[in-house]
Amino acid sequence: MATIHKNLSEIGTELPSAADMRIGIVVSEWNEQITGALLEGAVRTLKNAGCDEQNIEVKRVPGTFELSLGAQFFAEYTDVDGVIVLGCVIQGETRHFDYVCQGVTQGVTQLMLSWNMPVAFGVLTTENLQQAIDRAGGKYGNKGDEAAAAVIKMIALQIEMEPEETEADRKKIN
Ligand SMILES: Nc1c(NC[C@H](O)[C@H](O)[C@H](O)CO)[nH]c(=O)[nH]c1=O
Ligand SMILES: CC(=O)[C@@H](O)COP(=O)(O)O
Repeated sequence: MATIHKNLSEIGTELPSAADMRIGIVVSEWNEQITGALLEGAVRTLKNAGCDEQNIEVKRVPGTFELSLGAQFFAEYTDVDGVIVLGCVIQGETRHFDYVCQGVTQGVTQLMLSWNMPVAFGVLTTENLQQAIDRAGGKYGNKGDEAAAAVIKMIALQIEMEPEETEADRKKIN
């Protein structure tokens, strides 16, 4: 269903508690007017779900194309439970838009599957600035809210489904 028929900020179901979750957020500096609004929405949703501000770590990258590597830095170098990537790609005169969108989509998908870690895709890919404004806190809600809700739900699902640590596993770690 197209976004124009729904509101991105209407999460629908009640979210699981994020009280014990550690979340990394990677934000693109390109179109900062938009990505800043997406960040506000994502942090608001995380906090409303009980996530402590000290468990939310925000890092910025030059553009949407770098979001995948920024998310991988979180996976490799930190102990976050999940990551939210936030970007805004707006169609220009050339096909660069296509390649940026393809790159981040493939990169984020490959990352979350290879690291077995929830990564929420909070990337707007629009024809013009107005469409981005409408989806970053405008008439269609905020994609940052949607992305935060998705990462919370996926972390909760992973906790529900992952096998209990065995004593042997614990001994291995220690
Ligand atoms: N045109 C947009 C870009 N372009 C920059 C790329 O994301 C990347 O940083 C550059 O190609 C260097 O590797 N980025 C956006 O986030 N949004 C755009 O509209
Ligand atoms: C998505 C982009 O990289 C794009 O905004 C750049 O604009 P252009 O295609 O006109 O160079």
